Amino acid sequence: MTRIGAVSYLNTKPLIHQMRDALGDQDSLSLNLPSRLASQLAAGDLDVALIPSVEYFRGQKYRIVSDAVIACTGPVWSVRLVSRVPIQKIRRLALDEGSRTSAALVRVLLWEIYGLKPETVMLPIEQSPDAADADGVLIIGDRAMHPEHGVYEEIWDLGQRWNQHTGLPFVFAMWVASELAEVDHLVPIFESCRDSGLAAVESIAETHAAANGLTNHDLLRYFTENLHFRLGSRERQGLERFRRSCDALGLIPQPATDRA
Ligand SMILES: C=C(O[C@@H]1C=C(C(=O)O)C=C[C@H]1O)C(=O)O
Repeated sequence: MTRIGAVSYLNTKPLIHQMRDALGDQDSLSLNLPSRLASQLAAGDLDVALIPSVEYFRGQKYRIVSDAVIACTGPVWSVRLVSRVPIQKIRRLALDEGSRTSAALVRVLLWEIYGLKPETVMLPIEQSPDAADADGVLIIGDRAMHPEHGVYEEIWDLGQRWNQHTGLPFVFAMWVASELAEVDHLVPIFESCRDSGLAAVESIAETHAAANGLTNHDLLRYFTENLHFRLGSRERQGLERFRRSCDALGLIPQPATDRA
């Protein structure tokens, strides 16, 4: 039995299009927040998962098993820093509980652009960003795709900021398997689901837009213009640049201790 975990946000719908039908009886697919998928893979509770890229850097004998990824080459829309003060004055930063990669990315950008290392606190998944006791709040996923209710001085789209800062794409998440997992049979499935998902983005957008308070047009634009689902050489360069920045700031998670 192979246990597969994928991100529960809209951004993943084109990657897991008709995946349950493509899987054999021995494989299971569960959906969760990116941060929880990372913990489950590290703990051995999943065999392969779409995990935050910063978690891949922990070097736990992980391997990337597909070129199907969640990336962007400019504005991503769903990863935003909202700030009640001018961003260079942020002293206290709340980080979305669902995130690992963007939580590192926002710290990298604040450091490399403004020399800032704010104190950080967690924004629980059930707490509204407006209620956070912080100057700035990182929000990701579906809840970051709606206009803010609070009064904010400045808002950053982190995909756009990364691209302006480095000239490179940014890779948020990829299919990563743990060392001993037998996942060869899944490799063509990850690719073919992504390819058929991209061929069907219009109907995927129609299926999910209204239930998420979005127009078909906006969700289609998110899938086709904001997000980018293929790991190529530029994306690998972006990953490597991100790894170096995270390393310099001590943001790479430690390998999980070996279990008996
Ligand atoms: C673009 C996004 O990419 C994601 C962001 C992640 C993170 O910050 O750890 C992980 C997986 C992706 O879902 C998003 O969630 O909006």
